[in-house]
Amino acid sequence: MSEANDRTVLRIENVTASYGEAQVLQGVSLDVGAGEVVTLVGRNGAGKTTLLRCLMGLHRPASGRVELDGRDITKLPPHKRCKLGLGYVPDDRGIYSTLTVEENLTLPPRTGPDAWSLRQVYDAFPVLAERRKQAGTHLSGGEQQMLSVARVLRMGARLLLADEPTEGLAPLLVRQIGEIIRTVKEHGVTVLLIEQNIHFAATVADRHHLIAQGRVVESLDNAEVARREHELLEYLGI
Ligand SMILES: Nc1ncnc2c1ncn2[C@@H]1O[C@H](COP(=O)(O)OP(=O)(O)OP(=O)(O)O)[C@@H](O)[C@H]1O
Repeated sequence: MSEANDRTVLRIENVTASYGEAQVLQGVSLDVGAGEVVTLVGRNGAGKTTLLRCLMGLHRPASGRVELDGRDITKLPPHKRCKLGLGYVPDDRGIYSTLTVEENLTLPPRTGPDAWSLRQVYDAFPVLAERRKQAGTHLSGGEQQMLSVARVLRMGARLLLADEPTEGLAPLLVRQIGEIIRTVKEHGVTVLLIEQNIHFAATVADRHHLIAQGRVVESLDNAEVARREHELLEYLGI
């Protein structure tokens, strides 16, 4: 059970996963509570993306169990997970370059009872309203990330799985991502994100799981991250 929250939304129990002969997840277990922002931190190749892909149904675990609101979703295909409120923001953001912002937002079907209206999206992210007629690729990196997040909220996500949204972004844009995550949290959405920038992670998240060689090796709160920042940065090779 999550210590920080009395309602567990996502429960991951002993998940293992392989690519061919290579086992990359060695039995990951963790919980995420309703409305929490939780990060997965770890070196390149630790298995973070594979874990998110297992949660979204894009990679099948070899063993273990994934529960959403107490329901076993381990074997459900991705579209059924979408319907139950999972939303995946991949590291390439998945924006359609030839479509406008509004077309990017409205192309995917709205799947769940929590799907946001366009009005809600534009109220939460006014920049997207201003840019709604522009092609997705004319947006800055931070705005593209915003569009990618907004699109899954419009589809009905209430648990966002985000693969390193700050990767490759300049400090100003990283701050914008922080605003996006805070906005999402204020709307009651739960977030599990991969984040290498431990300093940034401590400003947006409630808890952090350090992943190494396919396992959760430590779980930290913000105070502990602040206290051990230098050691963690060195460990992550940043
Ligand atoms: N499609 C694939 N086929 C074979 N091996 C893969 C595949 N995808 C990832 N791997 C390997 O699995 C391991 C875990 O990769 P994963 O992408 O999950 O790690 P990560 O922690 O997200 O790191 P990164 O930030 O570099 O993506 C790595 O050794 C990687 O090379």
